[in-house]
This record gives sequence, structure tokens and C-alpha cells, in this order.
Amino acid sequence: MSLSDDSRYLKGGPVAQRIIAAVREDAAIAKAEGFPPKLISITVGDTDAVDVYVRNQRAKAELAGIDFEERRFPATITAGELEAAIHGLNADPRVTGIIIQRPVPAHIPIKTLQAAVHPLKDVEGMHPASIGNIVYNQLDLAPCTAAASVELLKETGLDLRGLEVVIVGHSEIVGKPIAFLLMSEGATVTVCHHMTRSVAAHARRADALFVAVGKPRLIKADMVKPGAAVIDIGINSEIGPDGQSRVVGDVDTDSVRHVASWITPVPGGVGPITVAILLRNTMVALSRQRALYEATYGTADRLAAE
Ligand SMILES: Nc1nc(=O)c2c([nH]1)NC[C@@H]1CN(c3ccc(C(=O)N[C@@H](CCC(=O)O)C(=O)O)cc3)C=[N+]21
Repeated sequence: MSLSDDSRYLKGGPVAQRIIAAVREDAAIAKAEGFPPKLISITVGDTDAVDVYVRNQRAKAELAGIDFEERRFPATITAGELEAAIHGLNADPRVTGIIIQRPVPAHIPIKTLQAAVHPLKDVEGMHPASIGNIVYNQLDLAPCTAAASVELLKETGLDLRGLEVVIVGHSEIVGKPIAFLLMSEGATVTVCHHMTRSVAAHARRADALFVAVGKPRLIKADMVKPGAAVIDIGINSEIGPDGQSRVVGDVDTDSVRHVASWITPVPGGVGPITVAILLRNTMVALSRQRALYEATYGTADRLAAE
């Protein structure tokens, strides 16, 4: 059976298309009402993984009818200069959302930057206030990759209440937010990381296994419970047998697919949904901004107010 017609593969494309179609309708209405959505991407220095992401952001934003603007800064910029640029974007009423692409150079404290983005414009959900809302079960503006991973799990139709979930990787942007999102949905969550004694022993208990560590083929067939759902969030570049560079996840898909009931391909799994969620988050941010605007000026019509 080929990869494309095997129902065990949880593909991101159809889910992403569904989300983008809904965003497109929302964006058209908002635009007609005088609130065109606009997303700003901030990149500092050069990173391949970021290039792929930003390229897809631009393409899908265009498809959805969201203005997209990339601001590139040299790796030599200071944290203060970046913060000033972010404050400028916060104050600009035409800007709906700001995403700071990670990683940034080592001399820039990423947390300070994330906290500089106004919470109403924080389309990545990485401001401390946004992350905090997830602890309070307010889930509509979650970090994009984490939300995308959960969205794919939901495609299986598995009941999340009481589901045994194991997450390998505890990053602020992926592993930790996935844990909170799934706890909110009623799952029983175990988080493994580099100090975990036996990742395999935990992983084998999982009905749903999420992996986000950045190590090709870390998860092998003997670490997976038969019938489990495996969500592979890794993006690793390596040289294939043909000498060409290729992208692989953290799961040894060739062996694991014979054990798991569902498995996400890389590429073509979580990635496309991540981009779609970023656009959906931009519309969530816009509606919050509009609610504030209307509460302040007493009208939904910005053009009339100006
Ligand atoms: N603040 C921040 N948030 C992120 O979420 C973030 C980041 N920084 N830095 C870089 C990584 C990487 N990342 C990707 C998302 C989607 C694809 C994607 O669309 N992948 C396609 C590949 C398409 C192609 O190869 O053209 C796929 O998996 O099918 C790739 C990479 C998000 N990241």
C-alpha cells in the first residue's frame, strides 16, 4: 500500500485546507467591515527551518486573504532595537498579529521579546499572559505547533477523556503547551524529557504518543503500543541514501507504521496545520481587538469613526 492511500497516515493537508477556508471567509467579512487582518513575521538572522515556515506563511496568508509582511533583521541587532521595533508594531493599528520566528541569536533573550508583543497581538500564544490562559482552560489562542498537533490527534476520533497520552519533549513552545491543552480535554498526560529514566517504558503505555525533540528515528517500533496514535512533530534535515538533503521527523516511520494505528507523516503532517492555526489565531486576535475597539468607541465601524 502506498503512503498516500494508507488510512493509518494522519495527513495534515485536508485539515489545514478546512481551517484556511474558514479563515478566508472570516477575513473577507472583517475586511469588508473595515478591519483587514495583517500579520507581521519577525526573523532575526538566517535559519533554514524558519525559511520553510515563513515561505508557507506567506503563501497561505495570501490564500486566506490576510496581509503578510516579513521584517528581517540582521543577527547583529541588539535586543533593545528589536524591542523598539516590536513596540512600534504594537502601536500600529493596522497590524493585527506579530510572530517572532525562533530561534533568535543567542545574545537576544527570546522571553523578553515574546513578552514585548502586546497580548492582543500575540498570535503565537507565547506571551506569559497567553500561555497562562491555557492553564485556565482558555484554549482559543494556543501556540500554533501545539494546537496543530492536538488538532491531528482529534482527527483519529479517539475520545480524549481519560486517554493515556505521553509527550516526549518538554519545550515551552511544543511539549509543555500540548500537555496543558490535553489536560484541558481530559487526557491523562505524562511528559518525558532528557532526564526521564526510561522514555521507552513510558512511551509503550501511550494510547497517543507525541514526539518533539529533534532526533531522527528516536522512536522505534518497540517503543510504541500496538494500536496507538503517533504524532511526529520533529523536523530534521539529513542527507538521504541518494545523497540529497531530506526532512525527517523524530519517529522511525518505516517500522512504527506497522505497530501504530495512526501515524503522522513528515513532511505533510503537523507542519501544514501549524501554518493554518497561525492564520486562525490572527483572526482570533482581530476579533479580540475589535471587541475592545467597539467597547471603547461604541461602534463596529472603524471607517465611520475615523
Ligand atoms: N516562533 C516560532 N514558531 C514556530 O512554530 C516555528 C518557529 N518559530 N521556527 C521554526 C519552526 C519550524 N516550523 C515549521 C512549521 C511548518 C512547516 C511546514 O509547513 N512544513 C511542511 C513542509 C512544506 C515544505 O517543505 O515546503 C510540511 O511539514 O509538510 C515547517 C516548519 C515552525 N516553527
